[in-house]
Amino acid sequence: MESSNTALDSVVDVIFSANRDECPEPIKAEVQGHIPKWLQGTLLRNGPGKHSVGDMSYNHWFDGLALLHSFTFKDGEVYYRSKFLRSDTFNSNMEANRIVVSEFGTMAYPDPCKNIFSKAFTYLSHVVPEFTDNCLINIINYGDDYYASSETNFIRKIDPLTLETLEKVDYMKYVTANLATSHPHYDSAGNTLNMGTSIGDKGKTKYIVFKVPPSSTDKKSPLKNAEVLCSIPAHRLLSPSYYHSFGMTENYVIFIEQPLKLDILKLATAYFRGVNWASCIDFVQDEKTWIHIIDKRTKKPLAEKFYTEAMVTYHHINAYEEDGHVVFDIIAYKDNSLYDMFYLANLRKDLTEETTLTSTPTCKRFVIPLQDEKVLKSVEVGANLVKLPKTTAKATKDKNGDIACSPEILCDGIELPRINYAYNGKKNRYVYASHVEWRPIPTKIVKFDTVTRDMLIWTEDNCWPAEPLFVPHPDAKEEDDGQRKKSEGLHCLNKRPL
Ligand SMILES: CC1=C(/C=C/C(C)=C/C=C/C(C)=C/C=C/C=C(C)/C=C/C=C(C)/C=C/C2=C(C)C[C@@H](O)CC2(C)C)C(C)(C)CCC1
Ligand SMILES: [Fe+2]
Repeated sequence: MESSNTALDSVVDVIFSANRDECPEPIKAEVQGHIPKWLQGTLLRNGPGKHSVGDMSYNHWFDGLALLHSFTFKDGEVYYRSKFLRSDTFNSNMEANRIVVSEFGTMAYPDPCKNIFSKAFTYLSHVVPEFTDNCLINIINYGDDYYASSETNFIRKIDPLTLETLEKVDYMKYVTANLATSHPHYDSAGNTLNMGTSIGDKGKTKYIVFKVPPSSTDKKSPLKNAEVLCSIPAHRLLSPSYYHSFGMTENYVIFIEQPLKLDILKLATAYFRGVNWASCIDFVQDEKTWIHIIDKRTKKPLAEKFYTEAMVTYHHINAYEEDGHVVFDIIAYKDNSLYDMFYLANLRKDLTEETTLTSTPTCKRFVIPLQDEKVLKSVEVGANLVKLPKTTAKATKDKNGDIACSPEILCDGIELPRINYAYNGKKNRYVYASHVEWRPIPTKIVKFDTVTRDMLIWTEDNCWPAEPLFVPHPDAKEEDDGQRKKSEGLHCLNKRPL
């Protein structure tokens, strides 16, 4: 089996560690098969494209320097271009010909010869290099602007046509967020809603939900009009949860405060201890996962305390309201082995089932009863409050009056979930996702039917498909209508999150 292992090694190298070249001028792609004529517009994507600078390499795949890609669909043809994000991080690294700015999995030192005492001194005298603006995770819209994003307080405005890098924006100027997600939501009124964490501001650590209205005519940054909708104190002041996305229905925001914790004391000393930020995150197995349901109308979380067992989740799929319940679907794990799998040293190891994921993802549905507080008081301990007929998800009152939620398992082994975004916040049926195997090489994409539980799988030899993205037909009547060849209409792919 040597030949197939060698083939796998080179796939790992191509997908995860080879440095890319940018392709700044559009090139016409060779199309095999057929692209519907109605599919018109530009798809923007982001991700790591450079894993070493000079003689230095990043430790982790999620650290690589951001490479922006665009695919322009026009009359059945596709034009591709790509450009590295000219972040301050990119420019400083290039100038020094080595990695001088820290990323989540790689702590960098401008002067590598320093010993622990001078590192400590540098740290104490506040000349720690600025946090990274290597925004490699996603492209998000605030108003009419496009921003490359990561999870720090910096985002980078970009020109969606040329992929040029524009101004650096600091969330902290507008809202108190040291960290913010790269998976905001967009509502039907054109607002962008996002969540962030404010660490230690006025002695408090809290999560905030903020709303950025559509662009006004005054040419100011759309973030100038950002409004904090709600703030939720962290369960523990010194260890707020890490989260990568959240859910939203018409009236509620769903925030999962999971026991995957940022240890602030460890973070504060990481630089001079010579360890990366990632080592300051711990999965606390014996802590609960708290589910916060924030009412957008009252701008307050519901008073009841909802919880479930310890878990790790990155991606919410969708959420909706149904007959007095909030229903939400997520991808969950039993531990944080996903992050470890993507260390480049692990990716380069012989891939065996033992060295990769110890917990595979499960697609879970939670159902939260929206109970009147007085009614809840009169309910018996142990009674299931979920009244929806077709679900096995439960929510039971415990002896403290809190509500223990147990999910329904929808399926196993999918990640990077997407839906028809026109159904975001509404009851949906289909999920498009990457099929997860025990090794990090993606080989299949799926369309999952949450009603019949059928999985339609697409795979082809020598193809390693990325996150699938659903684009509805312009005249779509059905949720999964992305195929008809009827009329042609201008369809901008970028009005929705990528
Ligand atoms: C922490 C901290 C700081 C730093 C924060 C920083 C730099 C944060 C950076 C965060 C980043 C880059 C987050 C990236 C997240 C990426 C995620 C969740 C990727 C998920 C990928 C998945 C689920 C892939 C799944 C798959 C698997 C498992 C198997 C395959 O077969 C198929 C595939 C690929 C789909 C500061 C601001 C400096 C100081 C304050 C505290
Ligand atoms: Fe994500």
